[in-house]
Amino acid sequence: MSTETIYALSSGKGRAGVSVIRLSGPETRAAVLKLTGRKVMPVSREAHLCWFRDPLTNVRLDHGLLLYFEGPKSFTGEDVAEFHIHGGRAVVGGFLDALAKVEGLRSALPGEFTRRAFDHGKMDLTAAEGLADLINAETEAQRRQALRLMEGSLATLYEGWRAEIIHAMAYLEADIDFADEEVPDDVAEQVAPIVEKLRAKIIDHMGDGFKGERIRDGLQVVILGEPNIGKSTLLNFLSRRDVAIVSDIAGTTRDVLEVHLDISGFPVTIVDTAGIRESGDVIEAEGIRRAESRAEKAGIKIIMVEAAAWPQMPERLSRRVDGDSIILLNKSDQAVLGDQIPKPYGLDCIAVLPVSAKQEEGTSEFLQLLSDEVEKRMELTDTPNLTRGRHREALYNCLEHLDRFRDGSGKELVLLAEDLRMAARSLGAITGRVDVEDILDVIFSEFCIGK
Ligand SMILES: Nc1nc2c(ncn2[C@@H]2O[C@H](COP(=O)(O)OP(=O)(O)OP(=O)(O)O)[C@@H](O)[C@H]2O)c(=O)[nH]1
Ligand SMILES: [K+]
Ligand SMILES: [Mg+2]
Repeated sequence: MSTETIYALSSGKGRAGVSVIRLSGPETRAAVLKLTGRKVMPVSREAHLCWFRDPLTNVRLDHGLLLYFEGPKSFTGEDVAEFHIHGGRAVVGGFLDALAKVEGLRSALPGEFTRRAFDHGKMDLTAAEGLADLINAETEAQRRQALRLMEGSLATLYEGWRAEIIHAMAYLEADIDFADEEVPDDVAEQVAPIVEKLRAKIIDHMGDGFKGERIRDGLQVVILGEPNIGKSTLLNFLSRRDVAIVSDIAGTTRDVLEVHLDISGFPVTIVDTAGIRESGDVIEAEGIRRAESRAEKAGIKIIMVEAAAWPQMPERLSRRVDGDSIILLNKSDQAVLGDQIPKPYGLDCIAVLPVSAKQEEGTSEFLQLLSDEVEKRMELTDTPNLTRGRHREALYNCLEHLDRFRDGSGKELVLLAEDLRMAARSLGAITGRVDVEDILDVIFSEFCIGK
């Protein structure tokens, strides 16, 4: 149990109708009595309208709502109080100053309330991560994924797998303890199918195409093309803003430009890049290098080429075309295209579409296609997605130990049991079931103060 009592503004900074200041820890009761001038604590989990006063000067701070949650039935598991006060800067500032004067209270660190909730078993680590994601969620898909994580969808999955390993371990350990003679091959035979099934499940789960991470971080859609083909014009069209400089000078864009968009509820980052060509200019060449490196990480590539030149395109672009590429034949207003757009032999791509980014022709078909493709890559399925590199790493570790178990037939039982124990530990690290002290600071520093 923490001995320190912490407080923080839990609602957003700045002027607001209502602001919420939160308090958690053993001194909560004393602080509530001091600030309200009450003799007895209010009933837990009931709203009370009252005056708040500075405990030293007795000057009135505000008239507002007090909510007291007696531990352990609270967010942190400790005694918690929430002060719902008027969200004026002077009110909030005065209130925080007053709390600072109460002995035994200090302001909270980022994520400290949630960390206490974790420490007191109120949530596992994946739920805490889900909560952080929920606070950062900007699109519907992010919100839905975060809520699922917060509800424990991943924790349930991983805890289930951990239980399976522990079950398998029990077989081995029973043999270690009670067998008259060692029969490692027999036991391994009994346990091997369990481990094998689990391995398959983990591999399948990890082969999700990074969907969860994509929903969290946004799908990268990179616009590539020769100089002056209209990449920045397209970026401005997509973002409905004048984000990038457009000019008829080839080599206008040199840096990588990013715009975050919500496409049908999914988070997407549209990336405009320098036009790709051989260039003797050092700065431009660096821009091109960055463009090509961004293309490697793209979830979807929009490759823009000259409609009038189609089906010819520069080799440096055609070799980047793959199943995640949409080829846009831009400046179609300046080209005569037949009804059938020829697709060069052997070119595997999502589609070839004629558009005019400047005249906004063909753009609604393009938007529809883009939104369909985004959805395909990010829609939520029934199985929960892993959302962080941290989860992936732990799952790799788990697999490694399961592999070691698998390759270890003939090994002593105790060693086999140890492989399984380590595999279970790796899963336990994801939910925080096993000691993970070293990673906690990293996880909780993702939060804002007051959460
Ligand atoms: N006719 C016509 N002109 C276009 C179209 N799209 C863009 N342009 C023009 O083409 C020129 C280059 O456009 P940009 O958007 O700057 O091209 P870019 O690909 O970003 O160029 P760099 O950044 O230099 O690589 C500008 O004069 C645009 O107005 C189009 O669909 N049709
Ligand atoms: K240009
Ligand atoms: Mg440009």
